[in-house]
Parts: sequence; C-alpha cells; structure tokens
Amino acid sequence: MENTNLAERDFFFLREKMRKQNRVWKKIKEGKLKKLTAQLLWMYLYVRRYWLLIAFYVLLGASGSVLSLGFSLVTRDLVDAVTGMNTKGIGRVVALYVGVGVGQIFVNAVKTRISFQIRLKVTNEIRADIYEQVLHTDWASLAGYRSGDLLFRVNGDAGAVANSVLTFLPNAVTALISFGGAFVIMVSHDPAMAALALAGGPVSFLATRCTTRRLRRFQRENQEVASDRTVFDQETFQNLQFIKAFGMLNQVTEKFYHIQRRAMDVAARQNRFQAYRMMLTSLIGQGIGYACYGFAIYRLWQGEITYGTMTMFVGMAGALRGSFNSILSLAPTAVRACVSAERIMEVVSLPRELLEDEEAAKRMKETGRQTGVYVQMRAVDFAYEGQKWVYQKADFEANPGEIVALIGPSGQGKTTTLNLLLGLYHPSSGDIRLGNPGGESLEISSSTRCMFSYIPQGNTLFSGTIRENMLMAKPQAGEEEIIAALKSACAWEFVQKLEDGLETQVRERGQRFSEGQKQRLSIARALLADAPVLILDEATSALDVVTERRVLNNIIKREPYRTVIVAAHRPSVFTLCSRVYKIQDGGFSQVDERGLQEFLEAF
Ligand SMILES: Nc1ncnc2c1ncn2[C@@H]1O[C@H](COP(=O)(O)OP(=O)(O)OP(=O)(O)O)[C@@H](O)[C@H]1O
Repeated sequence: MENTNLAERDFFFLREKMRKQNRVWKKIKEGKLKKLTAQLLWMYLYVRRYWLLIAFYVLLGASGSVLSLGFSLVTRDLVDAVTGMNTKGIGRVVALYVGVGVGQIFVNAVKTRISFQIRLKVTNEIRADIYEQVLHTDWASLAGYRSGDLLFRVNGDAGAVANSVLTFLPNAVTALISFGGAFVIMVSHDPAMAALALAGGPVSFLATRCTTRRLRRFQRENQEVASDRTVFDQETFQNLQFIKAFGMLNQVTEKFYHIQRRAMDVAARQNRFQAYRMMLTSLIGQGIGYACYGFAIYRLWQGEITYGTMTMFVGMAGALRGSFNSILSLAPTAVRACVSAERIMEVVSLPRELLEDEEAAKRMKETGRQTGVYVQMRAVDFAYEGQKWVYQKADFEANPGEIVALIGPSGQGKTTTLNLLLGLYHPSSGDIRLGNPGGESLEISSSTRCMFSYIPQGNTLFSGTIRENMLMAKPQAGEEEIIAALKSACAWEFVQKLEDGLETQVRERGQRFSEGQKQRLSIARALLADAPVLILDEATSALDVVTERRVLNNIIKREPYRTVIVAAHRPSVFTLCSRVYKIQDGGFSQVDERGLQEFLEAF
C-alpha cells in the first residue's frame, strides 16, 4: 500500500517537473525568452554609456540604505541611553543620531540630482536614436504606421524606457542592500524574529509571479491607448479648419470622449488590479507586523532584550518586509520597460534604406548639371503589399530637356509611379534606372533620390519664414538665387509685395497663403534644389492656365537639361509635353497624337 503511494507521489512530482520543463520549452519555442533577452540587451546598450554616472548613483543609493540601517541601530542606542540601559554617553549618541539623519537628507538630494541628469541624457539619446532611425527606415515598411503612433513611440515609449531602466537598477541594489542588511542584523540578534518577519514573503512572491503576465497586458493596452490618443490629437489639430467648416465639432468631441473613456477604463482596471494586489500584500504585511510586535514585547517581558533592541526589532521587521516588497515591486517597472522597448524595437528593426551607390549618384548628379539625367522604366510590375496590382509590364522614359506627362483617371497609379522613381517603393519585377546620356547608369535606390526635386500633391510648406523654407532645399543659397527661383516659379510677383518680403512667416502648412501661392512657393523651393530631374505631382493644379504655362516654360528655360515629369489631369499641360503616358486598368502606355486627341475630347 505504502509502495503504491510512493509510486503515485513520484509520478505526481515527475509530471509536475515535466509540466514546468514544457512551459519553459514552450516559451523558448515561441521566442519569448529570445525576445526578452533582446529587449534587455537593447536597453543595456543605451545605459552602458553612462555606467560611471549610474555606478555613482547606485553607490549613493547603497549608502542611503546603509545609512537607514545605521539609523535603526543608533535609534536602539538612543532609546537604551535614555532608559539608562547602556553606558555610551547620551551626547555622543544624539550627535550620531543627528549626523546619520542629516547624511540621509544629503545623500537623497545628490541622488535626485544625478538621477535627473542620467534620465535626461538617456531619454534624449534613445529619442535621438529612434528619430534618426525612423527617418532612415525604408518608406514602404514605415507606411503602415500612423505618424501619431510613431510620434508616441519616439516620445512616450522612449521616456518610459529611460525612466524604468533608471528606476530599476538603483532600486534593485538599494532594496537588496536594505534587505540583506536588515536580515543579517535581525538574524544576529534573534533568528526566530527574522524568520517571523519574512513569513509573508512566499505569498507575496507567488502573488507577484502570477500577476506579471496580467501587468504586461495592462501596460500594452495603456501604451496603445496613449498612442491612439496622440494620433487623434495630431489629426484633430491639423484638420481643425476642416472640422469647423464641416460642423464636425460634435463628432470630434464625441470621439475625444470615447478615447478618454477607453484610457480611463484601462487605467481604472489596472488601478483596481494593483489595489487588490497591494491590499493582499499589505494585509499580509500588517499581520506579520503585529506578530513581530507581539513577539518583541514577549521577549522584552521575558527580559531577553532591552527597550532599545525592541524598538530596533520593530523598525527592522518593517524594513525587512518593506525591502522585500520593493524587490517584488520591481516586476511592474521591468514590465513597463520591456513593453515600451518592444514597441520601439519593432520600429527600429524595420529595414533601413541602403545607401550603397551614394558616391556614384553624387557623381551622376554633378555630370547631370551639364548633360542632364534620363529616367527609364523597363517591364516594371508593381503591386502594393505584394498583391494589390497597380500595373504590369510598364515601360517609360523621360530625357533631359523634356517635359513628360503621366495622365489617367484618378487612382490608376500616377503617384505610385512617381514614388517608384523616387525609390520610396520597389518594383515587384522589372528595372527602373537613371543615368547620364551616353554615360553611367544606376538602378533606382534611396541614393539616387538626390537627383530629384519632388513636389508632391498637397501642402509641404513648413512653419518659418519664406527664406527659411527656401533654404531647406539649398542652405547656402544667396538672396539673388532665392529671388531667381521665386521668379521662375512666378512667386516673386506676390512675395515682393509682402510687407516683410522673404522674411514673411509662412505659418503652419502655409496657412498665410492661397493654394496657388503655396504651390508656387513649393515649386520655387524645388527649383532651388538644383536637381537634374523635377517631379511635379499635380503641383500646378491650383494655378490658372496662363500661370501654369508660364511656370512650366520658365522651368525649361532656366535649366535646358532638366528632365521634368508631371502627373496631371489638366489638358493645358499636355501641349508643352514631349511625351504623354497613360495609366489605366493596369496598363501603362505611351499616348500617340490620336489617343491624346481622344483624351482631350473626353474633357
Ligand atoms: N500605400 C498604399 N497602399 C495600398 N494601396 C495604395 C497605396 N497608395 C495607393 N494605393 C492604391 O494604388 C492605386 C493607385 O494610387 P495612386 O495614388 O498612384 O493613383 P493616382 O493615379 O495618382 O490617383 P490620383 O489621380 O487620384 O492622385 C489606388 O487604387 C490606391 O488605392
């Protein structure tokens, strides 16, 4: 009978062991451990540069813990001196008591200052690094992210990582020293008392272990809501004029409250969960505290300890429980850091743009100033996300001195073609390249982008003055050069009439100007960039026909070797073009005279 029980017990332990092993194995297989290691390593790479400051900070934290342990011992001596239980001079004990107290204040002040410095440095470094990496990330990979979400990752998540990392390490060391010190002092005075003070430890440990996964889920939800909120705020303030004009204030406000409610709901659930957790550990702590107190009184009553030792015991038991709980409460800090690190790593691990042909592209651009640069597409197939086909077998060319138009109904692929030429998206198959006539040619990539001046649809003016906007394209451009570009774009005629001329504030997204004026300023800026290929995506759509023709003629006159590619709907452009390509129903073809005539008649 006993043998059967033994066998059952062995089987039970074996099964439990296998279950545990399977759980660990599952985590390894799911890559969770690998992910966690990568996150920790990633954070370590940032903080290690400041190891000296961090080490000093940790040292201060440690000395703070030692001082508070010392404070308990001095309190014991003080009480004993007052009750006449020790022979040390009361003056010396009081001086020590005051000295340790003042030391604690001093250490805390220096700690606060250093923690501020490290936090600032690490946060800024992570932020700058993510910012730089996001700017150099392949556009097609980045296009799936909302800009508000990226903004939150650069700001919110970077701050959360820096804060958590800097809280974790010093707190861990401080808590461990406090715990170890209090434990050693208590064990040396009374091992039974030490065991009693730690009696609630296993329950608190188990509670923490079981709740970590839930905490991770809460933190993820929190960051997602915060990110949605940034996206919403950004879009609302960017489109405020439209929202007001459409009388959409109520809908927007309703959406604002909806996000607010979601954020509050997550925060309230997390808070409730943490409150229960805290209540459980506090109840255990309180029970243990009373037990310690009772035990100490009993010892005093038995005459085994002095009043001073009893006071120290009670204080130490609290410190022991407190530092044990501090060690356990490091789990939420670690969870916060890992969740944010995961969100940042997701973005920074996206493929980066390659700049392999950078030198060759610069040479080609230089030669292009005399000979121009041609652009060519051969048998190009392209689909978004590998399945939404825009067109197949597309052939296209634009040569120096030509204006080439892309036409076709809305949504057929004109902007897509321009993005392919800019190397922002990559063809599924086929070849896109540019080159100097009779010279070197290069496949399109992020390096060849320097050969293009691009004016996209919509508004691309930045806050600042007209001059500042112009200098973005060519920082070293002088007054004469800026005015010449503005003249070519037919913008000087209104800029010169402005009271502040080139120093006029454009205001956010060019609010200060009409659509046509904004387009002319954008064209002037693009001309200033001095690139051999100019791309205009519906960039003259807000101009009257006469100004539009004047602008296009000026562009060609200004640089006879410039290659100009325009995506346009308006027939007024076509008569200036050397060639016209039509994109429709997945086809990409050059339009002959008759085809163009038919297209014009359809207008
Ligand atoms: N980032 C994207 N992801 C998926 N599909 C896209 C993306 N951008 C554009 N598309 C789709 O590709 C097709 C071509 O879009 P594109 O912007 O090139 O058209 P377009 O000819 O320039 O239109 P319009 O004249 O209206 O500016 C459209 O069906 C559009 O929905």
